Amino acid sequence: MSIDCDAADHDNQSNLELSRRIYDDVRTEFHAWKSEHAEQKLSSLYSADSPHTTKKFQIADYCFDSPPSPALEMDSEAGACMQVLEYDVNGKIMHSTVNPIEVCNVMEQFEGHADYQFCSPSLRNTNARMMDEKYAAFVPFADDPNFPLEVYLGSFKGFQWKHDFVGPDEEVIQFEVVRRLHVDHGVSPEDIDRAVKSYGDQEHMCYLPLRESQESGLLWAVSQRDLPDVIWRDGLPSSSKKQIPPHFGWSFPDLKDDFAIINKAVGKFCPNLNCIQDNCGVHVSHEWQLQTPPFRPKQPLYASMQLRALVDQPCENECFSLVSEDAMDDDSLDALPITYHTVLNSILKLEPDMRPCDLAVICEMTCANVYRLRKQVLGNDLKTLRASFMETTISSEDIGSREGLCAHSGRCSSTTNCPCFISGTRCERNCRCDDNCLRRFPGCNETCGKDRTCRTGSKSKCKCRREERECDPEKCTACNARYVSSIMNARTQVCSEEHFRRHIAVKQSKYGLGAFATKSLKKGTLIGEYVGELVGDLQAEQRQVIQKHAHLNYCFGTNGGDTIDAQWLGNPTRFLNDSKPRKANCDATLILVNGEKRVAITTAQNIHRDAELTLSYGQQYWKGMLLQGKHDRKTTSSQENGSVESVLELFTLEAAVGIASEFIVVDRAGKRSWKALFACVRKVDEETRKDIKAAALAGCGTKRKPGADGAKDKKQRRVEEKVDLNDVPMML
Ligand SMILES: C[S@@+](CC[C@H](N)C(=O)[O-])C[C@H]1O[C@@H](n2cnc3c(N)ncnc32)[C@H](O)[C@@H]1O
Repeated sequence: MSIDCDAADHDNQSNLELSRRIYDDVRTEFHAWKSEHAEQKLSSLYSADSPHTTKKFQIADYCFDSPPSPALEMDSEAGACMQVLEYDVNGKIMHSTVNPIEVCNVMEQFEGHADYQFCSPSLRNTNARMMDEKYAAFVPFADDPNFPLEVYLGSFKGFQWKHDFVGPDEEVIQFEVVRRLHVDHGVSPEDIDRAVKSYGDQEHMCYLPLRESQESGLLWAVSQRDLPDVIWRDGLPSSSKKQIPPHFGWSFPDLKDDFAIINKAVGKFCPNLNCIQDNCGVHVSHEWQLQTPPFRPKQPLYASMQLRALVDQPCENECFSLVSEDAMDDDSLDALPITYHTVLNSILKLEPDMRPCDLAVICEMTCANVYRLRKQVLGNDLKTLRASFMETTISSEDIGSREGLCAHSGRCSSTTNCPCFISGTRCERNCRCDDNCLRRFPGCNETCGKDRTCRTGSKSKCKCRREERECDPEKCTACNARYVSSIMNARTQVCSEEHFRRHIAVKQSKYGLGAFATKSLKKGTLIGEYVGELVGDLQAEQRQVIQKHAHLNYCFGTNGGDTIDAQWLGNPTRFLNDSKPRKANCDATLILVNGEKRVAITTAQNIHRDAELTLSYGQQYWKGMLLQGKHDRKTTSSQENGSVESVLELFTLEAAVGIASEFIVVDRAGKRSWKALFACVRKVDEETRKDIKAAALAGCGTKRKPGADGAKDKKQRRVEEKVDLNDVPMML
């Protein structure tokens, strides 16, 4: 044992030495080639008789040490001509031409469009949790001193480009090192990884492993680039050398092990069994490859002969159930191609008790042959069958280790670490526990029956409604949810593009763009589902710093679950503005749809055609803006009294109406009176002052003097906050 270890160490040490030597050579050769190549290229480009002369500016931009691009300058006095300057390689102006241009004053002809953030249309939430949130990929608003950069960067560990960025030159060098190690010295992918990694650790440099995952690692990175055809010291270009094979570094499962192959493929599917989307972006998480529980071989319950009892109706004249056991001739199986044996073998591990008549259809064989093969593979007595099952069983640790998924073996309990049991929630349709698990939501068949009480809203007896769920088309069969989902309690599941077009028109509103009713809508009408990217807490915080600074914030909290951010991906419900100081005419409700939390937007009252559709964003939403005001006040004393003003300037005067009630809440903690708010907003016109006052009073509930019954207020506030945060989804 120790000898093996030493040998392995020794090999690793020598590979390490070898790779270091090759690395130094390759690096020197590459840099020599690069500078020579760059000089050659530049001198050929700028020689007077170069064929490239006429094109030099386009080409120069790609060269090392390129001169500035051709400059375009506007002659402000003449107003109607443009000067084009051309530079030589030393940055001197070579030519200057002035071209007349036609000026068209668009300002007079068009009204400006409201600020808009581009957004991809989507009918479903998608998952953005797997995006890296540990390292900052860029510095937003880098040129804006008012952006709270410290707050934003505070939540990251560092900058992405300082963490694991391997420059393109380093990739070329590493790739050539790997090629030489393998092609010239026969070192295996695993040994290369080990050696190069320890080399990297020693030199404190960043080395990519060969294949980190399907779409990362050195070999993936270089396959995404057009590598330069470097001419190495031996005079040979990279392209003429023996290359490493395309699958180099892949660790394929043992091709004879069906389960290893199946489970590798299964890892590519969505772990949610309800989901039939390709490349599902909703249910996968960071460790997506680990998320899908592997298939487990099923224990056979029937000996082959017992299968006969499962057949009610023979499938054909020569159905196995009609042929006597003695007449079953095993020799005829030898004539079958070997692939038939292999396919059936694999299927039998997954479904050992499937009726031979059904299996025959899948395998394109006669059911008598399926029966014979099953007997040959699994044997005929249950004891042998069970023994064969034991051999292929996957250990329970294997299955139980997948965090957050109910995919353990055994009952759902604390001893099996069942996540549903631990979080006190029901098992859902996509849990991998037993079909008869008592935690599973059974659907509303018992409560609804033929009365179809699922229709009748909040007073309904419907079990789904009572648990704030939509009916499950698979389980709620008594109410026919699958077929009449649009009018029953399954509406968000059938919300289409067409649905939005029929209800919402996006138009200019008082606060940027807004959503307007295209026709009169009755109370309780589903407007649509608020969809966006699902992000975790930290990511939501990071995104909101940017969005609040840009005065367009689309983050929706779902009561302890993921935040739905509709900034980059969403549907027209993202345009519903805050109603303050008036009452909102739409409601946002959290509803459980096949185990997922989704946000349904419905009308809270009858609404006229063309009326703006609004939501109550809740107290929390505007808090961030006040906080930003506070931040200003803390950092610049000259803005002492101007924090609210600056908030007003930043967020439009109308935003003050929104923040006024929140300001009062802050004020009640003993900081300022709402009259002070008016003092801060002296510049505001009379009408807006009235609006602010109305909002302030609405936020307080009554016109009591601040501090008069602070204890009660505090209590009341706690209750309000509780309602806000725990019972309804809220704009964040
Ligand atoms: C979810 S978006 C609503 C759509 C937004 N108006 C647009 O043009 O995309 C939320 C943003 O709208 C603006 N907004 C919504 N209601 C507002 C209100 N009552 N007062 C001021 N601004 C409001 C704020 O800029 C806020 O960040």
